[in-house]
Amino acid sequence: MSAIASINTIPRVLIVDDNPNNLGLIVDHLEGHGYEVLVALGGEEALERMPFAKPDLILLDVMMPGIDGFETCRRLKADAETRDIPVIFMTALSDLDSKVSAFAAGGVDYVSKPFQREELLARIASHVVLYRSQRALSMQEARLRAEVATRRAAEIALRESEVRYRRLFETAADGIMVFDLDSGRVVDANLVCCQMLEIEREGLGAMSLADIPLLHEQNDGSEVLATLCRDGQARWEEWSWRRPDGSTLSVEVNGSSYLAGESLLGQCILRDVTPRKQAEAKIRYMALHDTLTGLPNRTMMMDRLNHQITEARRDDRKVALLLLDLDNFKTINDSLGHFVGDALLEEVATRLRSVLRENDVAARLGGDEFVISAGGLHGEEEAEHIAQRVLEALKPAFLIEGRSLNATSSIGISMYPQDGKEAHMLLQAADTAMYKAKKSGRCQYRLFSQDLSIEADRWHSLSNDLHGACDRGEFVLYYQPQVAIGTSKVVGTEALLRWNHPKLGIVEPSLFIPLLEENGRMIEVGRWVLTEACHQNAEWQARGITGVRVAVNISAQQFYRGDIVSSVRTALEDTGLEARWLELELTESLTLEDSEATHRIMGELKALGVKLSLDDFGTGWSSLGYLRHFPLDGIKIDRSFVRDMLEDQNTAAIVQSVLDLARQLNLECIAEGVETEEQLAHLRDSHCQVMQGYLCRAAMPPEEAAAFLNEYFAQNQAA
Ligand SMILES: Nc1nc2c(ncn2[C@@H]2O[C@@H]3COP(=O)(O)O[C@H]4[C@@H](O)[C@H](n5cnc6c(=O)[nH]c(N)nc65)O[C@@H]4COP(=O)(O)O[C@H]3[C@H]2O)c(=O)[nH]1
Repeated sequence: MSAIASINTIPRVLIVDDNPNNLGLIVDHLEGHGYEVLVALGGEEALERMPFAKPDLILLDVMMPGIDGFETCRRLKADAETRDIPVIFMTALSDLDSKVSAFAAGGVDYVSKPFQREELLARIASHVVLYRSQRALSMQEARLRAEVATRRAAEIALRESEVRYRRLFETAADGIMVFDLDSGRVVDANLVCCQMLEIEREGLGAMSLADIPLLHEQNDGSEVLATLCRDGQARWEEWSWRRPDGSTLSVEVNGSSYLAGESLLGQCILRDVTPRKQAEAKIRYMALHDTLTGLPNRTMMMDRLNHQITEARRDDRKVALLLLDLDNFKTINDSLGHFVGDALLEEVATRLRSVLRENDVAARLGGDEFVISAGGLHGEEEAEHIAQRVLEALKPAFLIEGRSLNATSSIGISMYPQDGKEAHMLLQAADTAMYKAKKSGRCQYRLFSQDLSIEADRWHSLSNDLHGACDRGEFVLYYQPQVAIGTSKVVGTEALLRWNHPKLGIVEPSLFIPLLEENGRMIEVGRWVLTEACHQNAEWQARGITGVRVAVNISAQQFYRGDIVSSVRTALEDTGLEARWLELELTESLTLEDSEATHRIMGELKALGVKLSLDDFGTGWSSLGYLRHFPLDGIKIDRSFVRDMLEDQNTAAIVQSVLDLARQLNLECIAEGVETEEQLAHLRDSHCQVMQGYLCRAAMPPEEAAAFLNEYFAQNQAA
């Protein structure tokens, strides 16, 4: 009965019989013996009730309307749910065939009506017990099978997850290490971690944190690691150490802990952040340095300067700020290209570094502007001394791409505290002093003074007034005659630019041409000069003043950046002047660069039919020899040579050799700035062909020049 009890405390019997009168006695009898009895009045009803009835035994009448007992039993046996429920047939039939049919239909037993109650009870009890114990067994077996299957599935899942997590652990880009937090024993570490910490994987099991040398380098790294894990917060710590190849490894360390059985384990993740650190360092470097020269940039320089000022204030010392600008850089950059320009700037930076004292700072502000700040000084003399050293360092020619280039510098100096208490004031004062140095000629330095500041203010207001001066028609051309020394004939005029300032009157070109060049407007004004000079000459020719060419100055900016060839062509076309009456005076510094660009442009200008001459000859550093390379028609000896040639024998010798060479090369020689009869006589004796200077006339406004030429022509015609 224990098996029965374990399934269902009260055994349940379903009686299927179409005659309820037969049932009353059996039901009472069974119920009296502890059975729960259900009744169905036919096969169909019995089958319908099966899913809910769930009997432990069925007493089945054979002869019933509808489907009989045999068929009902067959159907019960055909269904997996009811197949095992024992069926005892009850019938009045007592023939052998019926009994055989009953067993064939799946019955377990057979009782004949009228029943022997005790027999019926005994049969029912034995089958119910058998059925119940079988059911209990199969249920237990099913449970066991399910348990085994669940365990097996759990094992498989565990194995799969182990494989998955091991793979994650092994292939993680970060280093992962697990260790016992109490003993420090290393439990596991992936390959990346071993490589980072430079430990062998094989010996891991016997290792503790204290055995890892690299952790000691981190200021008791094993302790830090343990604390990090114990803290339990995912906190990142930054470490860096030197690798055997000398490079630096930067690592972020994160720790956490967890209980595994009895052990408290620490788990740390080591992330290699070297590339990020390097990128950050690079960004920081780039933010503070000039990428071309590697010198500090403006931001860093201002920072250092502020620092030097603070120290000087504390120690009662001075700070000097030297602002440098290369005298010839724009021309070199324009004519030889940016590649050469950049290489020159790099070389200049190297030379500047070589003259610095330990605490001086050299920086590049941009373009060809450099700055040096020197702290801890006692007086201006020390600043001047640095300036002299810089000028000396930059003096020797630079050898770049097989070319020898000169790039001297002009330096403006300002001093803390007298010229400014703050960095930006010092920079402004040095800038003003540098302008002065530039105006005084190449390779100079100037200290700032208040007078300079006033001059600089004037300079700036002039610069403002220049805006739109061309459009307002404030420019005029003056003309200075050029006279053949042998015949006294006027062979040309030089067009010289003047600015008719509304308040200041006529302003000399030395005051405003540098300003025009600085803001790139010389190109536009130069075009106007070309057209105006051609127009004037064409008009004079129309008035009978013939055979007199006009010379126009061309600046480096116009030559290289202003599309000079098309400007000249347009000026000639617009004014109708024949090209042979136009001469272009190119400054020596411009042609100094024996570049492909210079040759090409000169060739194209020559092809137009204009004359080319070299202005200010002798003021550059070039050798006379390079004259041969260019398609020139003439050279102009600079007025400084003419001025000194009678007093200084060396100058006289230079003038003589220039004249000799010009003759050999079939170049016309014009002497500029001739002021005295003695100078003229000397030039005549030296076979100079043409003179220009106050001795004949200074540059004149157009009407005066026209009157001069008219008078000259009238006299000449009369002669
Ligand atoms: N001491 C002295 N000086 C004399 C004598 N005879 C002439 N001069 C001056 O010498 C300068 C000659 O012009 P430059 O060498 O081409 O030098 C010119 C030229 O480089 C530049 N310049 C003038 N006009 C133009 C122009 O239209 N375009 C460009 N790009 N530059 C110009 O400005 C410079 C200065 O021009 P200016 O002031 O007109 O100065 C002129 C002229 O007035 C003399 O006997 N003694």
